[in-house]
Amino acid sequence: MDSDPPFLDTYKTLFENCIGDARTERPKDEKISIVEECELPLIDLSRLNLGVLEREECKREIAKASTEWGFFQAVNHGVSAEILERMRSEQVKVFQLPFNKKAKEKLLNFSPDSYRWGTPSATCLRQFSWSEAFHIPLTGILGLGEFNSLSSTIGEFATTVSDLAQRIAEILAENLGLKSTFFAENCLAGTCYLRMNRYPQCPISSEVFGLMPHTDSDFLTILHQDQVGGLQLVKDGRWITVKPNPKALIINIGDLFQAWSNGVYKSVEHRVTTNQQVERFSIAYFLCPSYDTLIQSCSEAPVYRKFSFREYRQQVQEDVQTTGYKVGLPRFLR
Ligand SMILES: C=C1C[C@]23C[C@@]1(O)CC[C@H]2[C@@]12CC[C@H](O)[C@@](C)(C(=O)O1)[C@H]2[C@@H]3C(=O)O
Ligand SMILES: O=C(O)CCC(=O)C(=O)O
Ligand SMILES: [Fe+2]
Repeated sequence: MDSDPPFLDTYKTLFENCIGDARTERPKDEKISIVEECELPLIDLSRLNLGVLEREECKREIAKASTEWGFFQAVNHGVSAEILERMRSEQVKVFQLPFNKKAKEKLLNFSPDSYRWGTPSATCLRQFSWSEAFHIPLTGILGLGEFNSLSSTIGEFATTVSDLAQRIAEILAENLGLKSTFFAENCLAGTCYLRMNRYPQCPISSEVFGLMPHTDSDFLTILHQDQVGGLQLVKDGRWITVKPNPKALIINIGDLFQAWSNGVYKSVEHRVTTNQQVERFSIAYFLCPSYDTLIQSCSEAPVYRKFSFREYRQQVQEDVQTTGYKVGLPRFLR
């Protein structure tokens, strides 16, 4: 029997044609099995509630990690272990539903295309992601109230994580001497979204990605992963593996912050590997503005031209559809 979702049947030709084929295999330097494990900068956010010296030191660390790594892990982040665990168990329950239910039925009032699996646009293995996901625009969820345990848990989770995202974004803006109310004004709860990811065991090859290399198209992302591991990111031109920390949330800079900060904060490429033995779960909160929001570099000599978030998303989607790859910010260089 094929797995759920049915990757092997649906993407049969892609796997047959690409695996072991020297012409389409990833170059040797991109082999995903030989990557060093690393601790991300670890930042204790409880210091934001202490005296001025501790608070300023913590803010400096956030700005430094966002500039040098584009990624950090935060502990004492204010999102309780209880809500993280409850969210995870709701997420596991949803993914356990039979494939037909996930693909055909409108769960809650997630929009019909909120369930995604595999990569329909992939023409070769490196464009493929062996994972399933629910993309959940928060507009649809936050008005539902106590609709059921999934929607109320998502609502509670999104509300606390959104507070954290706003605080981090404000700190990063202040560090650049910019207006920190920008995020409260433009990234309302309803324009942000959640992505619940499941990476099933992959029986075919460790060369298959769980999630293909990408940068996030938002201001910043807050990620809650489990203990399986598999997240990798580029640091100083090399791929490194992130060591999971059960107490930490991972925070990374997205393309919009890189553009807005005129390249000071880095939107770094990351990917997820597959695992033959165990499935992996993660959930990501994306801090996004409304589609009309203009993203303008904060400099007299802007690296990127001004663009709206709508224009950015459309361009990313168009590139993925036509070439299989996201081009992202380089399209908007001046
Ligand atoms: C096939 C793709 C969809 C995606 C861009 C990509 O080329 C690779 C990863 C995908 C992802 C994952 C994180 C975000 O949800 C997203 C918006 C992003 O920036 O990269 C999506 C992209 C998408 O759904 O368009
Ligand atoms: O699952 C992960 O660790 C990363 C997920 C991710 O990068 C994303 O959803 O954009
Ligand atoms: Fe991502």
